[in-house]
Amino acid sequence: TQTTRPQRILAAVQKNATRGDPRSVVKAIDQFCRHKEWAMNVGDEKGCILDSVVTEVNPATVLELGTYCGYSTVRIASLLPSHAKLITLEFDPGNAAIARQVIAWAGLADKIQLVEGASGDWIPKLKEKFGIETFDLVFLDHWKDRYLPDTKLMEECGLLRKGSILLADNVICPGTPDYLEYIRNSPRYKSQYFKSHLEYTKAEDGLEKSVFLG
Ligand SMILES: O=C(NCCCOCn1ccc2cnccc21)c1cc(-c2ccc(F)cc2)cc(O)c1O
Ligand SMILES: [Mg+2]
Repeated sequence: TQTTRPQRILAAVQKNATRGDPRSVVKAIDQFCRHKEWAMNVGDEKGCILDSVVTEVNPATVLELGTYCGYSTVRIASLLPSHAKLITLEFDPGNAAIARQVIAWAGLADKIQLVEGASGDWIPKLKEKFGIETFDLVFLDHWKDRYLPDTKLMEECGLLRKGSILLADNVICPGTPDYLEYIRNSPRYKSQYFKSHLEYTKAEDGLEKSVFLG
């Protein structure tokens, strides 16, 4: 019977990466997706921009919307300080099951809480469920038409504080026009566009980094 692309990505990690070595997990996925099968990981080029933002923010609390196979989850978690916590939301149970194994292979399970379900349902519950006050960093990488409503929902739920950073993938391709329009024109955010390329391709894409001003 046919395997899924996430299952093939996990197999590539288990074959080519060293257990407990997050960088080798990231490298194995990038090699597979560049040379064997494209997949919608943030990838190595945008991944370097992600790394620099994570290092600069040095967050104690991170929310990732859109786990997929756990590539960016592992990339972020490998850079976090020892007591930091990353909560990652994944809608698709099949993807979540693969991501759990990728995260385990990287040896980062103790830093990461993977939650299965829809952002609209979970965002209002994160405070009570995980004892979170606010997020220092949010990485948006889920359904592109959910970036704006979920940003507004995070504001309403008091999950953002003065200085919280939102980092959004794919603001050009596939594109998040309503989110960009809102975040770039809102007096409550200061935004910066990092031009890059769609993972493993020459097409333009980029990350939008926005600071919540309170
Ligand atoms: O679609 C993309 N990502 C989203 C996945 C579903 O996310 C669903 N999902 C995950 C948590 C979660 C929580 N609540 C609701 C939905 C929730 C996505 C797509 C492309 C892409 C670019 C060009 C193409 F020709 C084809 C695809 C690239 C990317 O980097 C992406 O991130
Ligand atoms: Mg993406």
